[in-house]
Amino acid sequence: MTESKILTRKQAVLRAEQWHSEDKQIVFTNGCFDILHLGHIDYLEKARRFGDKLILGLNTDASVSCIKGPLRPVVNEYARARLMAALAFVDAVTLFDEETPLELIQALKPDILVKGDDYAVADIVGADFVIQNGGRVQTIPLVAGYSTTALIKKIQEAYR
Ligand SMILES: Nc1ncnc2c1ncn2[C@@H]1O[C@H](COP(=O)(O)OP(=O)(O)OP(=O)(O)O)[C@@H](O)[C@H]1O
Ligand SMILES: O=P(O)(O)O[C@@H]1O[C@H]([C@H](O)CO)[C@@H](O)[C@H](O)[C@@H]1O
Repeated sequence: MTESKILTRKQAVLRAEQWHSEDKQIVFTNGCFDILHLGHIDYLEKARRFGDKLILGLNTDASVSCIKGPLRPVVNEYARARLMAALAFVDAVTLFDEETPLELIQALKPDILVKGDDYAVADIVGADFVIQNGGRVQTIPLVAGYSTTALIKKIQEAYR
């Protein structure tokens, strides 16, 4: 079952240590992934190719509400985690409740930190830590026309 990819923070840290002991390059990315769309899939599949294993940090519902407003997320954290874990190119999923994934990134010590290029490298949380730790930061071009917000607006208009 792909559900077994969903790890507690302690389990994710231990898994990362195990993969590093096997000389595997760990890619890390994070996000809310509320209403999964093509842009998410495209960027995650590309992110995985930067290394050997992809660990995904997923914002909890409380964290999403904090950064995207009280009406979000539309899809709860359990469903979002299951959807992300079902993706072949995602090797582990771990939820984080903080506003940012900084503590998680410091715990996992990934080799490559990835975000879509809607973020400038300088604005990516954890970038300084990963680079100082000998890793690198990559951004991936967005697939134009896809965002969760746009999807929500389209649905609202369709059912107004
Ligand atoms: N169209 C896209 N193409 C590629 N990557 C994307 C796209 N949209 C978002 N991402 C990336 O997916 C990750 C999760 O972003 P997020 O869940 O905020 O998606 P979103 O569609 O931008 O959501 P929202 O509209 O609620 O802000 C981020 O790293 C972001 O860079
Ligand atoms: O899904 P989003 O909004 O792209 O994900 C956010 O990314 C933030 C990013 O890492 C800032 O550089 C992060 O701080 C926030 O918690 C969301 O994961």
